[in-house]
Amino acid sequence: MIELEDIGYVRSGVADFATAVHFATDIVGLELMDSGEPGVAHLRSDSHHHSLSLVEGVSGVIASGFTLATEDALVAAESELERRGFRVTRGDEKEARSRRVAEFIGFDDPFGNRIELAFGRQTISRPVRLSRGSGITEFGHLCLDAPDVREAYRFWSSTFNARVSDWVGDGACLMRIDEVHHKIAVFQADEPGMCHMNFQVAELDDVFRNWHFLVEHGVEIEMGPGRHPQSGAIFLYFLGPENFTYEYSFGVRRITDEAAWRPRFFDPDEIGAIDMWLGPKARTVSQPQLRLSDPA
Ligand SMILES: O=C/C=C/C(C(=O)O)=C(/O)C(=O)O
Ligand SMILES: [Fe+2]
Repeated sequence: MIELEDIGYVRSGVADFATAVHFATDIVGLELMDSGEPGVAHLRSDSHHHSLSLVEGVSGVIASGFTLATEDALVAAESELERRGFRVTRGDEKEARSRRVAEFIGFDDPFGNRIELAFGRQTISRPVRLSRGSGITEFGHLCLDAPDVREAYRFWSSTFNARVSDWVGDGACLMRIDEVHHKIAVFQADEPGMCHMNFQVAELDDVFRNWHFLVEHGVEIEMGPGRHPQSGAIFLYFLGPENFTYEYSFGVRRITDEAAWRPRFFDPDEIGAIDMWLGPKARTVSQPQLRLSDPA
């Protein structure tokens, strides 16, 4: 069993670099760090150097990064994954530098999502300078796509310390690796990919201020503002360039009594199953409501 310490970063390829960076900064509000690498933009949201890297090139997610607590844990994880039949590669110095980690390994999960495990992630002491007042406080969770969500749960819970917090039918599994209700989610989709990347905001008002700001700037709102009955968080999903879905949310549940928590099963056909406020998509029946963007 590999002990994930935390979520670390998302690395995503973008064909139109300038547009994607403009959106991540001036619209989402992330801070642009000086990467020192042409064609790579590091976006900061919290005490770490960055949570999102945009890399000029082929459009689409490159990897989802998680941190391990020690170098020994990384070495052990490498052997453990190889023992389980995964082809593991070790990042070289330049690649580790670009991720602002000391060392990392990478492998494809059983569904084709590239996962990276790192240790020695860089912390920045000075406060974050958000590009606009979006109220972002931290990288909250990442959501991956997989064709079989139960199978994905078996993978995450048997390979890592991920525990299910709640299910939404066979369409979504929300998993925790610490007290936060979920830091990893898997949504059902035909292909692997990044369903969305979540940023927590400081207060409820930020969700609504951001909503008005996004609408004013012509950004496509995919769902929300609404409230998820699972984590209790008030959410807003919106679409960035190149089909990258961002989520702001506030008020995620913390599971402090680990022994007492029992995962709940929500029926996606039931009204309000993913939005207690019954916003537009919450009123459509059946699982497609879990698909945030319409298939191309
Ligand atoms: O489909 C349900 C989604 C639930 C939540 C939540 O409870 O906060 C998410 O954030 C999500 O994974 O988008
Ligand atoms: Fe989410």
